[in-house]
Amino acid sequence: MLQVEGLTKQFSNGKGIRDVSFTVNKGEVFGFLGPNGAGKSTTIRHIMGFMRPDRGSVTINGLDAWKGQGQVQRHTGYLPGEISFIDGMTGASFLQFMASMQGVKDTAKREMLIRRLQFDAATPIRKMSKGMKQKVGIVAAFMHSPEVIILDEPSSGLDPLMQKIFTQLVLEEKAAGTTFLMSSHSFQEIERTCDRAAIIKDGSIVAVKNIHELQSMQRKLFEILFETPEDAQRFAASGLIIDSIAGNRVRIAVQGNYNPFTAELAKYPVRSMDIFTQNLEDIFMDYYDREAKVQ
Ligand SMILES: Nc1ncnc2c1ncn2[C@@H]1O[C@H](COP(=O)(O)OP(=O)(O)OP(=O)(O)O)[C@@H](O)[C@H]1O
Repeated sequence: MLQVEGLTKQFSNGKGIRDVSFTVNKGEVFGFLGPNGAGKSTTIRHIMGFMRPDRGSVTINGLDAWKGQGQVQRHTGYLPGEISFIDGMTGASFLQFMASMQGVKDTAKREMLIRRLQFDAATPIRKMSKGMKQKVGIVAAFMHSPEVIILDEPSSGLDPLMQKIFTQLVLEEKAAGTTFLMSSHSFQEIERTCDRAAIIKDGSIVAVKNIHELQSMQRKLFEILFETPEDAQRFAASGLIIDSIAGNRVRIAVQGNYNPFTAELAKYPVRSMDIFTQNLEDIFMDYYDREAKVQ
């Protein structure tokens, strides 16, 4: 549905993106993660056909994003990182203006979105908080039921309840077959909505990961309190890979196959046990820290 191939753009200051490639399948929610200044917005602006690449291309539904600009934009919902509104408009008049550009007459979906996001659309935009403006932008991106929705940091400025409602909206649209690309700094948001995510750093993609696979690969850390330090010592000497041992307390990390661990543990009386799950944030932070290289 969305294909980014070898996308390269160098700004006059030497910054930009290099050889960015990924594909987003129909009905998929694809996350785009990376530190500040990594190149997320630059990639998204190319996808929307606002910028001409030095090299490479973006195709949406077979149409070249740059050459087919107008057409692509009509069939795509877009929430920019920073929305610029026309002076003097209310939320409602801005949305009406956007709807006429989108050629949509039916207002039912727009009204449903305003109701779900709980804001007063009659408020003048200049009097709106950051979060309210963000809601107006989300309604504009979703209300014409486009096939593809591109969101640049959609939940920035939204409070936790609104983030939750926004996540539900994304999942409902996904179930209806909409394709999403969304940049985010929120791991939780990525984890709740995305199928795959790309991590970009210093203008290059360093990894594309399947979120469902990552979730099944998550490491669990068990902290076991044995009855005696001798039992702890014996358990630690059994050949399992032990994280740490102190007195009668042993920490062990287990990933994938739990059987050797449970079989060994069954030999000892256990006083108590705590389990910690490595979360996706820990996994992704690893990529943020690493030197840029393709995984
Ligand atoms: N028009 C421009 N001219 C010159 N440099 C630019 C331009 N647009 C972006 N850059 C630079 O390109 C790099 C990538 O910026 P971009 O906005 O794409 O990052 P980002 O990943 O979206 O960051 P953030 O998470 O902070 O929003 C940055 O170093 C930025 O300063």
